[in-house]
Amino acid sequence: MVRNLHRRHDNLRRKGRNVYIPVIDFAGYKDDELSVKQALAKQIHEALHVHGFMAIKNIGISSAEVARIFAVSQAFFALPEAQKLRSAYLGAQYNFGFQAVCDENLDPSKPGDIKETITLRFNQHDRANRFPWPSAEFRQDAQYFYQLCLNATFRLMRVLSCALSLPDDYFIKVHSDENISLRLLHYPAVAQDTVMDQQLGCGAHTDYGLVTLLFQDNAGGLEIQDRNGQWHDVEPMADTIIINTGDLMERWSNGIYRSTPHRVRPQTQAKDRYSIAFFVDPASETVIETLPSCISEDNPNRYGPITAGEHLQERLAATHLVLRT
Ligand SMILES: O=C(O)CCC(=O)C(=O)O
Ligand SMILES: [Fe+2]
Repeated sequence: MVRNLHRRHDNLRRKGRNVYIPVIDFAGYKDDELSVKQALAKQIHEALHVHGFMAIKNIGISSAEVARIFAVSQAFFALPEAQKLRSAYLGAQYNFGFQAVCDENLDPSKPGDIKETITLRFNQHDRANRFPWPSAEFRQDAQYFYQLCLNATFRLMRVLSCALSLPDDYFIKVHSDENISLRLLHYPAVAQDTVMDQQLGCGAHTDYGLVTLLFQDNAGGLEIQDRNGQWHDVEPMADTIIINTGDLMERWSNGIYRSTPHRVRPQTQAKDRYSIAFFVDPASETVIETLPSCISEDNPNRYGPITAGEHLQERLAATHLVLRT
């Protein structure tokens, strides 16, 4: 397995691709195959410790399904601004809706991000018909993809439980649909001379929850920061999902898994960029306490308990400049 990975790495390097993060293949995964889960757990543990990022293959979402949601995303962002604003962002409390270019600062110390997004959720507020969906068809397509992401996430959670010596369903139990969100992103092409000093497509930030699944098209621009402060490209790779650790996973794991800063360059090469993020955030009342398997003499407990709700609200409120309530 390790030799195959290295060979793959070499092949990709020869083609000039910068495969900075490990590629991990879920092809043999089954919920009740302990030996496969253990082998995956080893690779994931290493990847999340060293990089906080990895690229996953064959976790149960086909390239046709990914292509379909990208087509839905492109069609939505191509609509006139006034029509997109009928689904305008509802504020951090609901965390649903459309945000125009520069509405969000993922790095609050920098100018607004050159991206537009629509954040989608399927929790109790949605069921009460509070959310201004662009259309019933859009909602159906989004919900289908959301469910695929959730199924993939549950597989990953079982492997994470294995890596951290926890009961198989430990993470599954604390993730209801309350705070999980699907987000479509569009980074429009811009002329270099319109980009403000230090302005990015998406400012440097860490994600907030357990993990994020990220699907990117082939435009490029995503960068991650290593422990020495150096930035590295994460170039697009067909048929893989990028998965990264969020802040709450870093706390749970006592810093063993890194919540790694990442950012996206502005699209100054005359090509738009589309990406899709699936944020896996625990239910609000979940108390995040350092896991006993992550505390040792060398790594004493670094974090006090916090509820997921407190952390998520604080981070969301800090980064969403314009709340169109
Ligand atoms: O679009 C991307 O590639 C990254 C987006 C991201 O990091 C985020 O929305 O949290
Ligand atoms: Fe992010």
